Amino acid sequence: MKIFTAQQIREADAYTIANTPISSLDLMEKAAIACTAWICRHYNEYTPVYIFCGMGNNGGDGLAITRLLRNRGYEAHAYVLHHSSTASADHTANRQALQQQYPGAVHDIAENGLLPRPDAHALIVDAILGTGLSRPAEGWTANIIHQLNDLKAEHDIVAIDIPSGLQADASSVNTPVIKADHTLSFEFYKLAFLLPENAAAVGEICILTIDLSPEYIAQTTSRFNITDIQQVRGIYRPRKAFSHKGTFGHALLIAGSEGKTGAAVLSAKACLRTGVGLLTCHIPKCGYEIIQIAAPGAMCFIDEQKDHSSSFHNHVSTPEAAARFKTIGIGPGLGTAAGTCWALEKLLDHYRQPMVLDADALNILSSNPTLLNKVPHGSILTPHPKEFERLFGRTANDVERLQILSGNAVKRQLNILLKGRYTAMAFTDGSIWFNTTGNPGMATGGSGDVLTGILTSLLAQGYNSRDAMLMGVYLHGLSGDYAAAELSEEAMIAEDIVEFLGRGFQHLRKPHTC
Ligand SMILES: NC(=O)C1=CN([C@@H]2O[C@H](COP(=O)(O)OP(=O)(O)OC[C@H]3O[C@@H](n4cnc5c(N)ncnc54)[C@H](O)[C@@H]3O)[C@@H](O)[C@H]2O)[C@@H](O)CC1
Ligand SMILES: Nc1ncnc2c1ncn2[C@@H]1O[C@H](COP(=O)(O)OP(=O)(O)O)[C@@H](O)[C@H]1O
Ligand SMILES: [K+]
Repeated sequence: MKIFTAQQIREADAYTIANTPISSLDLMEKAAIACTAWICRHYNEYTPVYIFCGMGNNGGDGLAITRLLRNRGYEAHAYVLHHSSTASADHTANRQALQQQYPGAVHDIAENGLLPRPDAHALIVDAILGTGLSRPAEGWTANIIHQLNDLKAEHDIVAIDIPSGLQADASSVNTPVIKADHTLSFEFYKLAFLLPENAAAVGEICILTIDLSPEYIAQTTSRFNITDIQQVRGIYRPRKAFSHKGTFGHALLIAGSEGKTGAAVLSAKACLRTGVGLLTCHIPKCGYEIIQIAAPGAMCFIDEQKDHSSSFHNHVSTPEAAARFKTIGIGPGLGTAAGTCWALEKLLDHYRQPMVLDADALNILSSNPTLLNKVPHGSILTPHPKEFERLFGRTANDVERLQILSGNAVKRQLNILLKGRYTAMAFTDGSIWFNTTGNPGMATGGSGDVLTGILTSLLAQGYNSRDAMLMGVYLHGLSGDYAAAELSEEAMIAEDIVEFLGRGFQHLRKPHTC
């Protein structure tokens, strides 16, 4: 799914109006019908509804919603805030329609006027500013936003299209923004919805369809996108009947140190459950028995050190030796002992295939930045926000962080995923894809180690780095969602993500026909 900028959304609206039989006013009516239906599903007709409308088309949506709610028996009132001297044409048309049908439902609030005090249990609808926001809200408009946010403890706030004051494509840090419980948006996610810094403003997101031109959507390119099930099903390759373990690659997993053998176990189990043909783990002496018992399907190299690894580079010291492994996953629980840092440098001197670097492998790269230049092109880096900051520095806001993310992916020809609620995956062509599967139950130690195992397994099976990332991150979140559905977000642990990988794969398989 594409993420369009505010400008592209305006173009999509205009294209739809110009190239299909639908008028601008009809499009607004469709949007209002969809919002009204959502409100009616979530709040009964005894809920008083206060709809705050701006002077543009977002306010027009609000006026149309007021009329449609009244048609359904709701006590809905539109409060028109005169923050600008002129109203848009569709705003005016909807105001007239509402006034004609329900004369007492429209209330004007002149600039600097006072807001009504909503009845107890009233729902507040924010239709003040939409994607036409031209600058951060200030003065009276900012004041209204603050006043409505002060009512949040007692009232639900539903934002239409985008919380007022929130910029769709830029950072809104330290600017006045409505803090909605729900955002009902049209056709597309906006970039702002996916940024952690806007979590308190956006609340739960619901994307409503208003049938914008599929032609415009297909022919317009976007830098930001969201992965979806159809795309992942297209990437997924079912196993062929005559395949054997050699078909699915041999992966080398370098992980674990004293006290962190569990990270290696989780990663190894995930790698096996994702379908790798053969897996060999390199592990310090202290972890040997643990991993052999926990993951009997994996082979093992034992390091000469007891508590950390420092000789794993020997497995790839000649081209013939390196060729045994289709890929390498390195980092979970690895530690940053001097010998480990040294061995990672040696490994990067010899291994030239795309590989997966996570956790302590990334921390080692952060403290030796020149090593980053040695990482094979096309490799996958999987930092969480703290590891990202160590690698690429602090940023002022989430939009700047995305720029740094994609800038480094292009400059270094690496695929970098920044973990989070909506993991952002930056590819070497500068595009960024967001993943929407997953849940807060995955905020538990070891979830990232599982992801490293999944990605390593997919690379070993011959998926290219881009496909491995898109499919692997989706599958990781999906398996986490199955685990949460079965066990609850609280009770699920990282191992459960591994256990539910099977359910994730079943969901990816297209229906079987004979
Ligand atoms: N046909 C269409 O174009 C459709 C538009 N829709 C709605 O239209 C909205 C966009 O409408 P508009 O382009 O009219 O824009 P908005 O309604 O977002 O706002 C424009 C108005 O706000 C003023 N304004 C902008 N920034 C301000 C600020 N910081 N402080 C105070 N006033 C400010 C402008 O001067 C103008 O009067 C969407 O968000 C969506 O809600 C929907 O009805 C779907 C169809
Ligand atoms: N609230 C959330 N919603 C969706 N996914 C989440 C959430 N919290 C964590 N995750 C996912 O769980 C994983 C956590 O990784 P990481 O922080 O590296 O864990 P660890 O280092 O403990 O293995 C990431 O893939 C992240 O996207
Ligand atoms: K709004």
